[in-house]
Amino acid sequence: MAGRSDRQMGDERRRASGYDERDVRVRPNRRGSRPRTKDRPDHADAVPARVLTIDRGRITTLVDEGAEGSGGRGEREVVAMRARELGRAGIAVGDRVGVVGDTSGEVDALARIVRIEERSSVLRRTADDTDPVERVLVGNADQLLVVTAVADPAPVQRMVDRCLAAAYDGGLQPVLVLTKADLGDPAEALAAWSALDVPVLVVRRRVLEDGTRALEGVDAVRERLTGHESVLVGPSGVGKSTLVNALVPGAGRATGTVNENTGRGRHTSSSAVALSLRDASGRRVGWVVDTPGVRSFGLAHLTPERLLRAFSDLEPGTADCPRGCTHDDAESTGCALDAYVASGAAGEAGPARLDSLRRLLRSRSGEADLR
Ligand SMILES: Nc1nc2c(ncn2[C@@H]2O[C@H](COP(=O)(O)OP(=O)(O)OP(=O)(O)O)[C@@H](O)[C@H]2O)c(=O)[nH]1
Ligand SMILES: [Zn+2]
Repeated sequence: MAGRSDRQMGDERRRASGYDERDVRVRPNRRGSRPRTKDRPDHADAVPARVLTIDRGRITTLVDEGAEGSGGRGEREVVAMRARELGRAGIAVGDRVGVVGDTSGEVDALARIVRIEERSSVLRRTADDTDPVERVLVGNADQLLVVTAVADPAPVQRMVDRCLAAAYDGGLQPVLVLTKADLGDPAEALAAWSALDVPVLVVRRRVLEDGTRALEGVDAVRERLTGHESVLVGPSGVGKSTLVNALVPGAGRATGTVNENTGRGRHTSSSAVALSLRDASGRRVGWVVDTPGVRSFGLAHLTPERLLRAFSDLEPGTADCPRGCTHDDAESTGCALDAYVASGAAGEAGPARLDSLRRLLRSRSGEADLR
């Protein structure tokens, strides 16, 4: 059978490549001691891979990450389809998966994803509440960079808050990136979030004497991304692609004005894409997931308790709340946070913090804020 021989060929290549964590368990490079293929379930054969991008059914993965070599050995991109045995489980960019079949990475080679490893974090995208399938935008990221511009377009507070909520919900560290700081006062644009305990990075364009343009602040962004798997989100036109291209030379993210009606000029893929962040010597030092076309996040799973973890200054005030308090507002729920803040217990920033918490709580039911 074609599938079987593909798999055996994949095994050959994999053994030849020498390195595979999974092989270590099954005894590496000892052909004779391996159980025969027909006695093994598919997934015992599976090679670990990382999902880089998804284009309809075609899933591009990275196999043998970090391994050196060429021609079916070493790190390579392998296109795969989802295997039927995955059922309805969703595959997301950043997922660690197990692939079987032709993992050579050659043109026209096709592998199958038979397993999705448990995710360390989940950034959810909008889901219809009646849709039982979990919609995951990115798996396993540990940082969410929320990109917003000082001006052109002006910051949309609701959108930023919603992104922050998605980060807290998914277990990602949020970071605010303020772009186009050459167009206005960053402090003014940041006032709405000054009470939030969120790191802020500022990027601005400078026109040098010889007329060339340089993006200032990229080094600080790169530093923040080093050692992490980060996701960049932001509305259209804030300069996210410009930033990604500066961070990842050769990424070729389409920049410029986009016609909102035709979508012309927009990068064709509607999927997130995982890009390698490299240091000066070309060594991979992190992952950047760019997310074109993400308009909103599904925050239905975000509980008040979970969100409150990001508001440690307010949390003690909930001790006097009625049982099951949703903290939405004082009048309808009898929430104790208003009195707590009014007493000064949460400090000068208290009122702004409470306002922000309430906005985040309410944003759970909002939608399509990332325009
Ligand atoms: N003044 C100024 N303009 C910038 C800066 N960064 C990007 N731009 C410009 O802003 C416009 C939008 O930049 P993009 O990088 O395409 O923005 P984007 O967020 O990727 O938007 P989409 O491509 O629509 O998703 C372009 O014309 C850029 O040249 C900046 O720091 N300052
Ligand atoms: Zn309350």
